[in-house]
Amino acid sequence: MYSTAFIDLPALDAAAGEVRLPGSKSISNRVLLLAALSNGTTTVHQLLASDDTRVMLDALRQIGCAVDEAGSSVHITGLGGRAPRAPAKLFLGNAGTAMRPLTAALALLGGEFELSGVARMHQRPIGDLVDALRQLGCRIDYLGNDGYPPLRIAHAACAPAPDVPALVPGVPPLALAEPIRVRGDVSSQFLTALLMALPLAAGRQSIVIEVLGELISKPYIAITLELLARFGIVVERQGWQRFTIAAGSRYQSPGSIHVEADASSASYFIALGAIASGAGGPNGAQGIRIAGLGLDSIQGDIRFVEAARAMGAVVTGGPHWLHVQRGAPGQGWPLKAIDIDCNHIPDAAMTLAVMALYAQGSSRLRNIASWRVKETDRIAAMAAGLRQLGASVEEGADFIRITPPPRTEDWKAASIDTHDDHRVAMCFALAAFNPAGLPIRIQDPKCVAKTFPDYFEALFSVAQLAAERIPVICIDGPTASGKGTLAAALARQLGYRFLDSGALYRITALVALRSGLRIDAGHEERIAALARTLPVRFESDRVLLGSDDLTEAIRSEEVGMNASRVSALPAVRAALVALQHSFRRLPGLVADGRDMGTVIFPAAALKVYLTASLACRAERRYKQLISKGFSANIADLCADLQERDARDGTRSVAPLKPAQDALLLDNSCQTMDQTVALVLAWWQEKQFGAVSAPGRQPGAVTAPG
Ligand SMILES: Nc1ncnc2c1ncn2[C@@H]1O[C@H](COP(=O)(O)OP(=O)(O)O)[C@@H](O)[C@H]1O
Ligand SMILES: Nc1ccn([C@H]2C[C@H](O)[C@@H](COP(=O)(O)OP(=O)(O)O)O2)c(=O)n1
Repeated sequence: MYSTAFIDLPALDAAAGEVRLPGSKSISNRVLLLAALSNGTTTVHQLLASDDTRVMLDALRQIGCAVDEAGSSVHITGLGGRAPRAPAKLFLGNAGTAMRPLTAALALLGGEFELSGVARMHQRPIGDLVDALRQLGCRIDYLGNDGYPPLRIAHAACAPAPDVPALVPGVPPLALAEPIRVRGDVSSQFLTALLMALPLAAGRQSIVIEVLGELISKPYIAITLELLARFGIVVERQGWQRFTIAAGSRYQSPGSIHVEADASSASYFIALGAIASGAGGPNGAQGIRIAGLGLDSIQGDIRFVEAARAMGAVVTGGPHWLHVQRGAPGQGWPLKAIDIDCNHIPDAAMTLAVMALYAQGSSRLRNIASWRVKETDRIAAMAAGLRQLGASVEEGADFIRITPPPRTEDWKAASIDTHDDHRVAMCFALAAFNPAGLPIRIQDPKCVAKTFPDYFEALFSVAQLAAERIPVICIDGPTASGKGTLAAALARQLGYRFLDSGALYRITALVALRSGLRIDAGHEERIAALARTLPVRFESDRVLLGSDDLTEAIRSEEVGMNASRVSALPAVRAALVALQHSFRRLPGLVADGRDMGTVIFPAAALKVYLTASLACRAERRYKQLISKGFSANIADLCADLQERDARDGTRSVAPLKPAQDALLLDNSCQTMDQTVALVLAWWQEKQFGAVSAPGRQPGAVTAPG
């Protein structure tokens, strides 16, 4: 997962291959609650690992369910008629699929509970559900604003199982004789919550729920009914207005249950297949194959396929897979504009808004009022991002109309504010396929953790971009100038890969000496042969050679000096080129060394030549060595640094020197934080052209100090 402040997606060319998606969020949290209310132990396979399921699992543990996590499976032993453990304070993050059904279930089960979430959760309505539960006799108090979490449930209870008649003393009996009325036009989660919880009270009598107003998001109710049936609860439905839970209902674990891949998450990859050409999947196949989800899915968002087809996507599928390909030129590509009622696919419909950028003409998404009360006001968030990209957008209370940028040159590089909304982040990543070749910045990319923590990794695994177009930042300079520290910090902040090319020369020198080879021209070929086959890996902050951890061993000054000698051998340098190039992968690379900008990545977008005065560098190296437990003295270090700089700068192949187009940065008088901030500002300016870069001296390239 990318936990950086933002992720910059370079303009992407094409995509092909297979993706395996995380489990459905809607199915995961429903199954967890049903398992928790059931008799027996349920093994849930392919459970979505996300923020929303995490808060649900934590809550279930708190109320007394046994929860045992084993890889992507979870074993849950349900309450099965036992009273939940109370009192308890449950924090439910921003998970509506946990807040609403837990409120209903706990209100009926009895006990004292406080349910709260993040600030946005406290702005998401729950009043209609609470009203329905109060009608029944449940006691629920608001702890903040009326109609919104946080809330307290106190002492409400019903007979927890059909054969346990006693009510909790002091609690009024539930008023079950009359139909329970709930509004269906704000969020279908209210009805889902009642449908999942009321079987608790349907021991001796059937219970009728009546929906007031037009029920939105009916497919989600269909999932609820389907899963209730898997847990032994029969609900009779009359249209979408009246639901009857049979008397004698009792949750029974199905033993094990598989969670389908998430159909809403699939929408991004269906859209990807529709807009990005490309071959290179299994056996060179074209398009995107989605594993774990078929056309027969029980999830309502599978109907996104129909909308994607209407726009031009070529979608085929079987029981557990989908395949999506871009339509033929003039038929399915460019995409066709669409005018569609999205009530049946409220979440996946956001993806259509970004697909509309690639369509001919204006697309209108209608009946999407529920977007306004989701993780953020999604109509406003989508409109803002689309406008930033150059589209014309008209928005109303329950619709959005999108007209793509008229010409390629009307597209704009944009920094998208994701408003802590996973779907906003995932949708806008698809704008990276823009015809103008512009990068897209997605702010706060970790918000995708709500449903799809590895979304960007999945996107990069199928996205295609010629290696020479993957962004590289080169940091070259003399020893102890701070290159390594700067490059590692940049890579961390940008979420880029990191190449410490000096480490490759250091490892080669160490391995050569351990193999008894003297480092001189006479042994050049044998050392080069060693270098070509180094089984080197960089993992977190460790440098590994096979199973050997060389992180510390390669940092001594002696190894540094030998690395400098080994690096003067042309055959060794040639042997390490392919390995260095292999680090250039999405979303980008920061490379540090001596010849990154001059030889290895000569077309890199940003090259920095970092230097500092000799005295400064010697003092830094001295402190660094002492802190690592190596012995050192300043005078010897000065002499060694000079000798190393001289050798690195005068060797015949790839000598240390600033690239023609490098920006010189003497950081003698700067802290590392200042240096990092400055280079980040340069990078931002290169990509987005927007900010002023303080302290920059254009073209100021001088010899190293
Ligand atoms: N601007 C700076 N101010 C203070 N210390 C620095 C600065 N830049 C680097 N250092 C320190 O100098 C030492 C050498 O930095 P390093 O990144 O290893 O240099 P290089 O990779 O160029 O050899 C490290 O201990 C680092 O923390
Ligand atoms: N791209 C590179 C990187 C390092 N080298 C050589 C020259 C250096 O003296 C040694 C060690 O490099 P390293 O970057 O680890 O050294 P410093 O940390 O700057 O002291 O390797 C090189 O020739 N080309």
